[in-house]
Parts: sequence; structure tokens; C-alpha cells
Amino acid sequence: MGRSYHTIDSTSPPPPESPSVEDRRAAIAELGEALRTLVEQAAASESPADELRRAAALVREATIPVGKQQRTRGQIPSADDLLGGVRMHNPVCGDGSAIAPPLRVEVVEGKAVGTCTLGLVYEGPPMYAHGGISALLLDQILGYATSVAGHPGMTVRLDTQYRAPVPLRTPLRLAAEVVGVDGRKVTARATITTESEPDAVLVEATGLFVALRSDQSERLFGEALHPDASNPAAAHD
Ligand SMILES: CCCCCCCCCCCCCCCC(=O)SCCNC(=O)CCNC(=O)[C@H](O)C(C)(C)COP(=O)(O)OP(=O)(O)OC[C@H]1O[C@@H](n2cnc3c(N)ncnc32)[C@H](O)[C@@H]1OP(=O)(O)O
Repeated sequence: MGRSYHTIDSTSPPPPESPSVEDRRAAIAELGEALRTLVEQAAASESPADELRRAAALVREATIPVGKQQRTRGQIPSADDLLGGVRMHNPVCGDGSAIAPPLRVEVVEGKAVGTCTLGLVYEGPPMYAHGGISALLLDQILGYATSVAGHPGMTVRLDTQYRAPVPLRTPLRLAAEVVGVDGRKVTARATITTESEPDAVLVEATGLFVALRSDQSERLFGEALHPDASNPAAAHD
């Protein structure tokens, strides 16, 4: 791929030939699944202290192979496909993310429709989701709706109304659609309900997204978009 990675263990031999992107994605997803199981079970764990310490030692050991080759902040993950919408570590949808539910999104009759179940790791009030997690899910599905409508942009405003708490370990449904386009500004609305009661809105949000001008895009993302350009900042994490 022509990428240079920041190798933590510089005494180790060079890595073998890169496996195919598909194989790396499958491995990333496998690790993500294991990590999600770990964080959920940790959040729900009532195991005795010695078992938790044993687990901590095992996790520290598991970190070593994962940490051998690290990308910098300015490097897009080699398994991602930005234009194709593949973000393996996206914190909401990414199969490789330890903190993503993950939310599954599809387009149904022009609306972005998402499904997920939140575990105890997302708990705010006992038994219910933290309000920031609801906002995270809504921001993502609003962004998805604007993107599939052909108006990708960045969130500049997110107004969230919490009508009822979002229950954990309960299948949820999110829906979002674009409701207005005004030049570079796009407004979209989204809701969270349970799957079993899709008419009872728990949380709703209106998001304002702004399509970036090319100079804004260059200023914010130039380092990641042009990895081969001479850019001293690219060496920094
Ligand atoms: C087909 C393939 C499908 C594939 C499927 C892919 C799915 C893929 C899903 C991804 C889903 C990710 C969803 C997460 C999305 C984030 O989380 S984005 C991260 C969070 N957001 C940010 O960090 C943005 C931070 N803000 C900024 O950097 C700057 O505000 C921006 C965005 C560069 C805009 O610059 P600016 O100077 O603030 O605004 P400017 O360009 O001058 O203004 C444009 C207009 O917006 C207005 N505006 C700007 N800010 C505001 C505001 N806060 N309130 C009201 N109006 C505002 C301005 O007044 C102006 O209005 P007009 O004068 O034109 O009427």
C-alpha cells in the first residue's frame, strides 16, 4: 500500500507481506467482536478481585501484538475505504471498534434506518443509556442520512430532546432523513425508539450539517488525504 507505519518494536524483523484488505477487515472485525464482548462483560462483571486482576494481566499481554504496528493520527486506516463508506473503527458503526454497539444502518424508502442493542457498558442512569450515547447514535445516523442524500457535511449543530429513557439490552431502531437543504447547509431529523414500539419516540434530534468548502477540507483533512505530500506535521502522532 506504500504506507509507512510507526513501528513500536523497531528491533523486530519487517512485517510479512500485507494480507489482502478483505482478510485484514475480517481480522479487525474478529478482534472488534472479542473486544466488545470483553468490555460488555467487564461492565457487567461481579467476578472477585483476583479474577479481575488475572483478566487485566491477560489483556495487557494481548495488547502487545495489537500494538506492534500503529498508524499515526494523520494516516487513514489501510483497511478503510473512505469514499465507499468503510470505516472499520468508527465508534458507532465500525466492526473493529470496541466501543461501537455497533449500529447497523440501511436505507429504507429514502430514510436511513439503524438498529442496535446497547449493553450495560453504555449505562447512564441505572438500566438506561447515557444521554451522550444517544446523541452519538443520532449524530451518526443523521450524518448517514445527509451522505446518502448526496449532501455529506460536518455537524455544526445537534439539538437533542430526551423524551423518555432509552432501555439497555433492548433492540432499538433509529431513523433519520434530510428535511432541508439551503446551499451548503443541510438539516436532518432523527429519532430513537425501541423496535417493539416504533411509534413511541424516546429521543429525537435535529442536526445541522455544513458541506465543506475545498479550502476548509484541505485545512482540516489535507494531511490525511495527501499522505505522500511533503508535510512535516505528518510525522507527528
Ligand atoms: C453514497 C455513499 C454513502 C456512504 C455512507 C457514508 C456514511 C457516512 C456517515 C458518516 C456519519 C458521520 C456523522 C458524524 C459527523 C461528525 O461527527 S462531524 C464532527 C463534529 N463536527 C465538527 O467537528 C465540525 C466543527 N466545525 C467546523 O469545523 C466548522 O464550523 C466548519 C464545519 C468547517 C464550517 O466552518 P464555519 O466557518 O463555521 O462555517 P462556514 O463555512 O463559514 O458557514 C457555512 C454556513 O453554516 C452556518 N453555520 C456554521 N456553523 C453553524 C452553527 N453552529 N449553527 C448555525 N449555523 C452555522 C454559517 O452561518 C454559514 O451560513 P450561511 O452564511 O451560508 O447562511
